[in-house]
Amino acid sequence: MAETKLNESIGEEEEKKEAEDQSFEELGVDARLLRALNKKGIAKPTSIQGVAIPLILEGKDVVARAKTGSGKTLAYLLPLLQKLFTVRADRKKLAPNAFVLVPTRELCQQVYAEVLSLVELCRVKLKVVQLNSNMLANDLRAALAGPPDILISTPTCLAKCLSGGILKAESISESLETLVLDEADLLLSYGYEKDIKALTPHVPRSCQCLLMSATSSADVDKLKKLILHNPFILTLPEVGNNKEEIIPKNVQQFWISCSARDKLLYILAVLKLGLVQKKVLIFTNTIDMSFRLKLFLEKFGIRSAVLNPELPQNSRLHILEEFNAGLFDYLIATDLSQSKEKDKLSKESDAVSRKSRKRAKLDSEFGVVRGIDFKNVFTVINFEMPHNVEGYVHRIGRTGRAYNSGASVSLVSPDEMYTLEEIRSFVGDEENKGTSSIAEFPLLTKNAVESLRYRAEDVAKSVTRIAVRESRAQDLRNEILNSEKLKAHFETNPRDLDLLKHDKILSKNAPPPHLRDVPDYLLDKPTKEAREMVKLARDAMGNNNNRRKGPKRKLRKDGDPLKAISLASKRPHKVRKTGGSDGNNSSDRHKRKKNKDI
Ligand SMILES: Nc1ncnc2c1ncn2[C@@H]1O[C@H](COP(=O)(O)OP(=O)(O)OP(=O)(O)O)[C@@H](O)[C@H]1O
Repeated sequence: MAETKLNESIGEEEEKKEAEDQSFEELGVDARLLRALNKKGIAKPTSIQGVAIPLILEGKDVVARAKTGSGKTLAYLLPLLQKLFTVRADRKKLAPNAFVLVPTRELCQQVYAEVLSLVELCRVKLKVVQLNSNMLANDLRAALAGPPDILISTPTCLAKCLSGGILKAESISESLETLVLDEADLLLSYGYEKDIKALTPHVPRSCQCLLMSATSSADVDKLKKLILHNPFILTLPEVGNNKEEIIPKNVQQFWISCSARDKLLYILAVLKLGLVQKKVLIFTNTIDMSFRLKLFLEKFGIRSAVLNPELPQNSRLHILEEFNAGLFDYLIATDLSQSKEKDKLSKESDAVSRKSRKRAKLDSEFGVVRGIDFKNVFTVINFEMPHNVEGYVHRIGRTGRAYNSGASVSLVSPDEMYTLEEIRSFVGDEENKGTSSIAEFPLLTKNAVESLRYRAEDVAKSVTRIAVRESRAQDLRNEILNSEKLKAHFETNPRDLDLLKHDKILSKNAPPPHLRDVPDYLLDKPTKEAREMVKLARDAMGNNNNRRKGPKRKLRKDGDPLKAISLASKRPHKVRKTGGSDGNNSSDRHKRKKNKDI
């Protein structure tokens, strides 16, 4: 596969402005899609959309690498749909015309929901299906009957359809027009190589292949070589060598130093004193820790839901939908991506399910950190630090998405200092000479923390290992029951979000009323001021009551009190795009128009 990279040095600011100034219309997006975007409150393209959409519309193979939350999904979905809107007499329809392959079921659901909403808003007739590995052969067959126009699946499920004869290899070769590998850097690390290799011989040469990724890695290169023909490589610098830009620049990053034992106390102070904006996504490294935190917080009247791979898929999807719809403000997500617990649990649950078939199996296609678009999350809290820089980048990438702003707060124990240092040196703190891009959290005073210590330690003692184990089992039982109800319910009411609540109290005893509010005498003056400031900002952002806000709601960036205080460095925003193609392709309208290669 020939691939040429062109790298033209043009004024970066000028380039950025140009990409940002273009409208979707100027990019060549269809009028129906323009209306749909308008209804979704999406006004102008992000940088990656600005460069990718015209190329994809021209039928080019594209590898797009851009930071988390930069709008890669619409960058490929808009041209993909536009292509399918065009009625073609020679179009073969023996199998779906477009495949979108993603690494997790959560992402399947997310992309599926996005496509459905666009298709509905455009009022076009396109059949879209998503498949998952739990579906029985008959259900898979029924879903693929027709066949649909767009298929969204994990590679494993697609491979299963191929090997089971549910999808015929010849039909794919005849009909496949577009293949998208989303979150491409994850597909191989999730162990899908064999499944992808099973598909590639049947992908016709004429098929347009698109590869979307947040990071560049050897895996992405491997996939590129496996599937793409002479692709255009679009790289926004944040995923290239420029370390400073890898974190979305609209995320303010903070850290708090505390002992591992005091973490419950500190998170209580941050949340209960209202020092961060909602909604809040909290990451832990183990399922037990998630439940410990949930039980602890609920004693103080802070209700949260736990999202973990042990839960049935329907429940996980429902939790995500409810959180995205603003039905609760605190979500505790167990990020097992780098944890030894994942392997241990997989083995355990395999063994248990072989024996009794009672316990839910840990889902290997689960992933909360990568790709999931948690809507309107303002604050990400690392209750426990991820084990490496990549984990950090992807966790905090769950806020500050597209044109929104956000903040992250990491609770760092002495044992985790090494990781923090690694992250800081990666994001360029050293070069910033003191104006650290991960600043100490400025709103929490020692006095404020100490005023809560007695209560926090008392409650923490009551959250015993047995209580955690019981609540975890209880939650699982509830969710397995819920899951069946949800399955039936979703089939008839796909948009109804009110069936079940996931932030239910799990403690055996109701939370004591006196712990719900922090008495005024416990608060020192700076804390009162900080609290008031955050509250004012929340009001200004219209974020005080965010229940059931529609997609048009936008957070105002200037309302963030941490912005005023933070020392976070101003990193220059650069858009370096590297184009790879034959380079001599005179039909490249987009290139000509801008008098440069992309
Ligand atoms: N042009 C735009 N203007 C405003 N919001 C947008 C725009 N494009 C996409 N978004 C929104 O930005 C959010 C992030 O988009 P998306 O999930 O596609 O990011 P991503 O680049 O795929 O991130 P990740 O790498 O984490 O998967 C979504 O909620 C999406 O609706």
